[in-house]
Amino acid sequence: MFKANHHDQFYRCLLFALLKKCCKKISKHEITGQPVVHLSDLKNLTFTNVKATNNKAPDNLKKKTYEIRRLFSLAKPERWKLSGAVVLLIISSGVSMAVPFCIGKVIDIIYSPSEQEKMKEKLTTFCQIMVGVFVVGAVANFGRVYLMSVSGNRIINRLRQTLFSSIMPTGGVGMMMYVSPKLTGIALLIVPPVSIMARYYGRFLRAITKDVQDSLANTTQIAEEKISNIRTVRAFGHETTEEDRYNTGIKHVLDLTYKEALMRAMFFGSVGLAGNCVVLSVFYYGGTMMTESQISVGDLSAFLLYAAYIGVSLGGMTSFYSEMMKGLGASTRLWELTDRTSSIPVHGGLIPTSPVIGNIEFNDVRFIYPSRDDVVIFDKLSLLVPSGSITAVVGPSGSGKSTVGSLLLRYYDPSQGSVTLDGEDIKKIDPTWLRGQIGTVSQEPVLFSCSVRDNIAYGSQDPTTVTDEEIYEAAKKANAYHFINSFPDKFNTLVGERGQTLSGGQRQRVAIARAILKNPKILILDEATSALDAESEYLVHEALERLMVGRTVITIAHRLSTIKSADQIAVIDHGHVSEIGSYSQLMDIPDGLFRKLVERQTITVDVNGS
Ligand SMILES: Nc1ncnc2c1ncn2[C@@H]1O[C@H](COP(=O)(O)OP(=O)(O)OP(=O)(O)O)[C@@H](O)[C@H]1O
Repeated sequence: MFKANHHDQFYRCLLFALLKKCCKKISKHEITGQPVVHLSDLKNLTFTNVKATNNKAPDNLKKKTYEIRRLFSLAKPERWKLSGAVVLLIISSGVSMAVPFCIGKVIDIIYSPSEQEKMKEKLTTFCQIMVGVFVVGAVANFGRVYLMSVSGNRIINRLRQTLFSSIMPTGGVGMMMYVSPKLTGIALLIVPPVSIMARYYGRFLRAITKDVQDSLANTTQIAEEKISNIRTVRAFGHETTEEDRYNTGIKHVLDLTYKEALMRAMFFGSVGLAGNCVVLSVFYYGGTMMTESQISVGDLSAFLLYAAYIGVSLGGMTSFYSEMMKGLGASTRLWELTDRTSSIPVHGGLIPTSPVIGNIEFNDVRFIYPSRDDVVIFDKLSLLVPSGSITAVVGPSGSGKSTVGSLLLRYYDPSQGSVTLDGEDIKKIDPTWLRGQIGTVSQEPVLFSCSVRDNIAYGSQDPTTVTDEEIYEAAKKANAYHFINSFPDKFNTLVGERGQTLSGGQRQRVAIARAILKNPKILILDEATSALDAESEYLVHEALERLMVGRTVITIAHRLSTIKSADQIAVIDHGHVSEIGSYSQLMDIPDGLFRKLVERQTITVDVNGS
């Protein structure tokens, strides 16, 4: 009697320990499942002239399978290590699967009515065999863990968990069937309700993860934009409004995560409840079967241990499933963005071997911005910019002056017609090479948050090879040398974000020094002096005069008085060049647009200047 009680107690403790371990494992999985991808930065990118690649996912039906395959394809480089690990995993899982069976057998041997001496002998032989089996299992386990660890990426890690979690239930159910098909039938009652719940929960999780990513991206965008333009926000006194907008965004994200937490709790709670009901049913029917001698105490013990094993694995699987759904939700958005490729490649195409002459021609160009396809910017725009000349592009605001520069730099391609450089369509030319031949100085030049020296050196193909002498030379030509040297840190002065610690005129001259160092054959000056005071304008103008020598220049001008010396002036209106000629030629056209623009500007200057 004492012996029987002792064994019962041992068995109960063992079972309890196993179930406790199973519960711990499940909750550990639950708390670690956080979204892995943060898309806020990507969302902030604007894509111009982009199109989806051929790498398209098939429509709806196959889309999910496609995405799962794609997620797993990330593990492809590790496939050999992974295959080895799977083989070892099968061996070690097989050994693990044998454990409950052996415990069942040991219990049956202990409970068998044979003599004490015979039982001892049987137990010894059995345990000797099992030690051998366990050693094999331990070696396989060692190899598996090692191979999985050296593969070390997150997907592999998850894959390992899935494999482990799916081999155990499959083997476990097989063994349960072997021990008692009837009890197995009862245990498997859990499968249909859990599958249905998992299906809906998975769908919900996927959708909400995508929403969370999108909301986070929007909120980050608000924060980034407003913080980097804090002066404007201050000037308009909108600090509180912006703070409220950000808080609303963050609250929305929080609400979504609460919603997710609620669904997660409901799902895991329901699965847990279903699992417990099944365990209770198995206990009840198992006990009844035992009293009717349909099953031995050892077999019932083994059966319950298998059920506990499966519980642990299913816990891992559910957690993996929810992580995978979250991963799919996040990656769908990520892939949407990464699958987009620019129709204008970064590299590729002709690299002319002969030196650039600098003849530019716009031939019957038709252009519409991809993001605003109902507005035709250019229609049959033709313009010849001869090598070494200065061409001023003028026209009413919004007529497309800056767009001329964008087309030449190939930020966009015309929908019809062509832009040629020395007779070659720029579509055929390597874009990086092409941009290497063009220097730009704009009204609001962008400087980077580094030293003045580094900003100037940025003009060179390889900034690391630029010498101090070259930097000083460029700064002198750009009328920047003196003001830079007046700073305590001279050329090492940090210019702050977007060069905000420099004045407009200083920024402009640093940008000119950068363009001088680039030494391009073609120059685009986009309203380069329009925002400056008279003193700065004079210095910048002088620097630009030096910069323009020997280059083909397209200057986009606001102040028409500054372009008197241009070789030709092209007036853009209603999508094409409406007038072209020298300053005096255009002023001689009685009802000409240029003349009207000049007169209007003169009156404005007079009124403002008086
Ligand atoms: N990235 C863009 N996407 C959509 N539309 C754009 C884009 N850039 C400019 N536009 C539109 O194209 C038209 C021409 O713009 P562009 O900047 O070339 O004119 P502009 O003559 O230089 O104007 P301004 O003299 O006022 O600087 C404008 O109506 C403008 O709103």
